[in-house]
Amino acid sequence: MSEDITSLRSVPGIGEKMAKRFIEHFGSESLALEAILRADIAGISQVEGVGQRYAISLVHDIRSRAEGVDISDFLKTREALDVYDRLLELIADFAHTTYARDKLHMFIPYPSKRSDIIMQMRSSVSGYMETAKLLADDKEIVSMLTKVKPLNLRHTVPKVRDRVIVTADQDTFEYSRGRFGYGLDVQLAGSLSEFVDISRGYSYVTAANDTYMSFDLPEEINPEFVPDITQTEDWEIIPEKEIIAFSKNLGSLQCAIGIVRLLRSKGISFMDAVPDGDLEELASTLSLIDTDGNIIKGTDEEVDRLRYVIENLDPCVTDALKDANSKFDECLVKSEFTLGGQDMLKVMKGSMELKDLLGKKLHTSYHSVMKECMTAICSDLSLENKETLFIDSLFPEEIGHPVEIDREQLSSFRQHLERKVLKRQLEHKREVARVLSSYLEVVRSMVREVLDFDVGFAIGCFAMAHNLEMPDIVEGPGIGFDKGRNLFIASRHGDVVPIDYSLGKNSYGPDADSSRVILLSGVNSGGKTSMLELIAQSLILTHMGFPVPASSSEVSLSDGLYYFAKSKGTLDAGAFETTLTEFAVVADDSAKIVLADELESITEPGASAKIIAGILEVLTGNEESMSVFVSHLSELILENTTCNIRVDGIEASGLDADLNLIVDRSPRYNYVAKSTPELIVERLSKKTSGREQAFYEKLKKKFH
Ligand SMILES: Nc1ncnc2c1ncn2[C@@H]1O[C@H](COP(=O)(O)OP(=O)(O)OP(=O)(O)O)[C@@H](O)[C@H]1O
Repeated sequence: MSEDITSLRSVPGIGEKMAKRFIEHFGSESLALEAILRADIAGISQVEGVGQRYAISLVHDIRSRAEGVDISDFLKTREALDVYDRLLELIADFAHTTYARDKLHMFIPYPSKRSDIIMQMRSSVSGYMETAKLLADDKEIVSMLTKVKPLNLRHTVPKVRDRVIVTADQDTFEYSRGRFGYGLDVQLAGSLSEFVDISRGYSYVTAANDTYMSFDLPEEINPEFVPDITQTEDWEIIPEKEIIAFSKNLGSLQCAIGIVRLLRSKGISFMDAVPDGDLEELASTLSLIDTDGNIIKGTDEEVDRLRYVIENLDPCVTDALKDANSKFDECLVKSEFTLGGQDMLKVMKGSMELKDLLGKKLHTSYHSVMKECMTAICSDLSLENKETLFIDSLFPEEIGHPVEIDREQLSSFRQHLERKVLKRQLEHKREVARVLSSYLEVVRSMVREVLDFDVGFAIGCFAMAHNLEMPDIVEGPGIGFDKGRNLFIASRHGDVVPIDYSLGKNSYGPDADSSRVILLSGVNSGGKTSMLELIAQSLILTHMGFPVPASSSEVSLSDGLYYFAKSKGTLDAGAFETTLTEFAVVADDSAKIVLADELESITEPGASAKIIAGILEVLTGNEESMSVFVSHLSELILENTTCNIRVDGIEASGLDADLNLIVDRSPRYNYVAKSTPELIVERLSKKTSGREQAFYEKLKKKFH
C-alpha cells in the first residue's frame, strides 16, 4: 500500500517508545507493520497506550499518504463528518467481528479527482452485495464468523517436565540447551550411571548422541537415540511448540476453515492458492488436538485404553482388595482346624511347625481369593497379557491378614503405563506438529482473509438490509432519485416514507429543469431536515463507491460536501461572525455541494434573508456547484435577489384522525410551501381542553 513504509519508524507518528510497544504487542516488527498496512484498527487499538481513535488516525494517515487524499477533502464540515460517522455506525451493526467493525473506518468518501478509487470501490462493493444476497440469511456462516478472531501468536510454550535430552558431549549439551532449553530439560551425563540416574527421573529420554547405545541399560530405561541433534526439526523435539500456535487459536481456525468450505460450496472463489485437499488435511489434523495442544480422546484406541487404566488403576485395586479381604475374612470364619494324632506327635517332636500346618490349611483358600481378586482387576481394566504380570506381583505370596499389596510394584506399574502412553502420544504429537508446521503461513493468511471477508460482507449485508442500489454516476452537477429513504429514520423507526427528488442535471427532475441552487420551504416537521440528511447520505455513500438508499438514482461526482446543520437559536455576534466565516469557504469555484438547514436563525429574519440571498448568488455563479438551503424565509430571500433560484416545498394538507400532519414528504417543485404553523396550533387546540384550549383557539383565529 505504501512503498516508503518499510519499518515502524517510517510510520508517521510512531516514535521509538511506541515502536517498542507495537513490537511487544504483535510479536515482531514485520507483524506490527503488516497490521498497520492492512489497517487492522482493532489490533492496533490494543497496543498499550493506543486507543481506537489513534489507531484510526494512524491508518488514515498512511492511507492518505498512499492515495493523496484525506477524509476532510470531501467532508468539508463537522456536520458532514457527523453524517459519515453515523453511516459508518449503521454499517458497523452488520459486522460480525470487531476487526471488521473497526476496519470499516478505512472506507471514506473521495472527491471527484479520485474517481478512479470510487469506481474501483463500486466494483468491489457490487461484489460484496452479490455475496450478501447469497449468504446473508445463512445462519451457519454468521455464527462461524462471529467466532473468528485475529490469530494470537504470542504464547509461551509451557516447559515439558517429563521429557529430557541427555548427552555425554559438552558441545551437544550447549547446542541442545541453547536450542531447546526453553521447553525441555537438557542434561549432561558424564558416565553411564549418571545417564541411568538422570533417565530414571523422566518418562521419556532423548539421548542426543549414541555414546550409551551399546551399553546394557536397565529394562525401564529405553531412550530414543538421536545421533545428530543438529539435524532434527523443531517439531521432532518439541512438537508442543509448533502445535501451540494452532491449539490456542483452535476455535477461530476451525470456524475460518468452515467459512472457506462454505464459500467454496456456494461457488465463491476464496483463497484459491490453497487447494481443497490441503484444507481438508489441515482440518483433519486440527481435529486431533484440543485447545491445550493435547491429542484428543478417540484418536488412538491404545492411548485411550492406557489412559483409562492409569485413571482407574488405584480405585480398581482398592475395591478389589477390599473385596478380597472380606472374602478372606469369610473363609477364616468358616475355617476349622482338626489336628490328627500323627501330626500332633510331629509338632510335639519339633519335626513339624504348627505354623506350616496352619499355612498349608489356609493356603488354598488364600490363593483362590487372591486369584479371584487379580482376575477382577485385570478384566475390569482390560489389561494385556504382559500387564497382568504386574498385577500378579502386587500380591504377597505369604499369607497376611488383612491382605496388603506391594505399593512399590503398583507405582512402577503406573510408571510403566505412563511411559507407554507418553511415547505413543509423542509419536502423535510429532506427526500433528509436522503437518501443522507446514500450514502456519496458510492459516495466517486464511484468518486474515476471512476477517477481511467480513468487512465486505458487512457492507453487503448493510446494503441488502436497506435495499440500497448503486447510483448511476452522471455528468453534473446534479443528484436525482426515486424512492429515496433517509437511513437514519429507517434504522430508528423501521418505517420511512420514500421520497422522489432531484436538483441539477439528471433525468429525474421536472421537465428541462436543471436548477442547481434550491430553496426548500415547507411545513414545520414536514421532513426538510430529513430531506437534507438523505441528500447528504446519498452523496457521501456515492463518493465512497457505495450504494445509496433509493430504488434508483443519478449522482454526479463533486469535490466536496458542505453540510451546515440547523443552529440552535439566534447566535450572538461572535458566533454569527464565525458562521459567516465558515460560509466564506463556499465562495471558491470548486465543484461543491452545499446543504444548509435554516441558516436564518443566525440573526434576525430580515438580515438573514439578505445574507442567504447573497450566498445563493455566489453559488449560482459557480457552474460546478449545487446547493439546497432549507428556509422558512424563501419569499423574503427571493425579494433580496434577482438570481433565478428554484423554490421547492413540502406541504401539509391538514391533520389526520390521530391529529398527525398529513404531509407529502416529496417536495413539490417550483412551489413555495407554507410553513402552516396554524395546523400545529389547531392540533394543540384539539388535544387540550379548558383554559389551555381557549388559548390555542385565540391563536388560531389570528390566522384567519
Ligand atoms: N420521509 C419520511 N418518512 C417518515 N418520517 C419522516 C420522513 N421525513 C421526516 N420524517 C419524520 O418527521 C419528523 C420531522 O422531520 P424533520 O425534522 O426532517 O422536519 P423539518 O421539516 O425539518 O421540521 P422543522 O421545520 O420543524 O425543522 C421527524 O420525526 C422525522 O423522523
